[in-house]
Amino acid sequence: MTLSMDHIRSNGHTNGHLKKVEPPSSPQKVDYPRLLELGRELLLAIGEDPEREGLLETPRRWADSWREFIEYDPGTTDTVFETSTADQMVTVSGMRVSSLCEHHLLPFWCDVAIGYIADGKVLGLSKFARIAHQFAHQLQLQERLGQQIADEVSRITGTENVAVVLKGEHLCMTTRGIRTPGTMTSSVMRGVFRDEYETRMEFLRLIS
Ligand SMILES: Nc1nc2c(ncn2[C@@H]2O[C@H](COP(=O)(O)OP(=O)(O)OP(=O)(O)O)[C@@H](O)[C@H]2O)c(=O)[nH]1
Ligand SMILES: [Zn+2]
Repeated sequence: MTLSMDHIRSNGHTNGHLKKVEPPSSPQKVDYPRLLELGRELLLAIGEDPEREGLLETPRRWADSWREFIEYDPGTTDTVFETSTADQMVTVSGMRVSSLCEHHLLPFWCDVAIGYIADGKVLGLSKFARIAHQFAHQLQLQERLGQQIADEVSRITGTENVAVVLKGEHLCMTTRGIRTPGTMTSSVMRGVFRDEYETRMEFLRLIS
């Protein structure tokens, strides 16, 4: 799948109107017995002996870690408070989330910054991190993660004025393949964050 920045920036709003975004579906369930078998198969496939002492519990631990990742429950993410505030920019930054890249099934982590301008509803502070973790707990692309976080903040707060910046480090780039540490920065700018240079700059200053 090819994602251009134009595609990312245009998603979630059409002609200035908020596009209806469906709430995310509940977390997937893993097939735990199958994961246990696969864990053992994996050890065999790489030439290991699943009966050696150090590996006896490894298929179970491996299955557990997949279950923990896939069946992650973010808790309540949508507590909002009614307010007359319509002119404050709120930013929450430095939220580190871990995810798995969908190409290599290797971890990546991102520092997530979210900004929005409330229009009648403010979102509970802790909910930004809950939302970020919620979408990180699936096989991901960094760009899609940012897009889904923006969609969800927008859906819950009812405003299209949402911005999300992610700075990620991907183990599939740093520990294998090209083996080059580096930071990937991706951004989703919606509404006034996209349309107004000053607002975008203010957001970027506040999160830097
Ligand atoms: N844009 C984007 N690319 C990613 C992300 N995670 C991993 N990738 C990249 O996905 C690409 C997959 O490329 P392929 O050529 O199919 O796979 P590969 O042969 O393992 O590629 P190399 O990593 O270059 O060795 C690589 O360039 C990865 O760095 C992500 O979140 N966003
Ligand atoms: Zn990868």
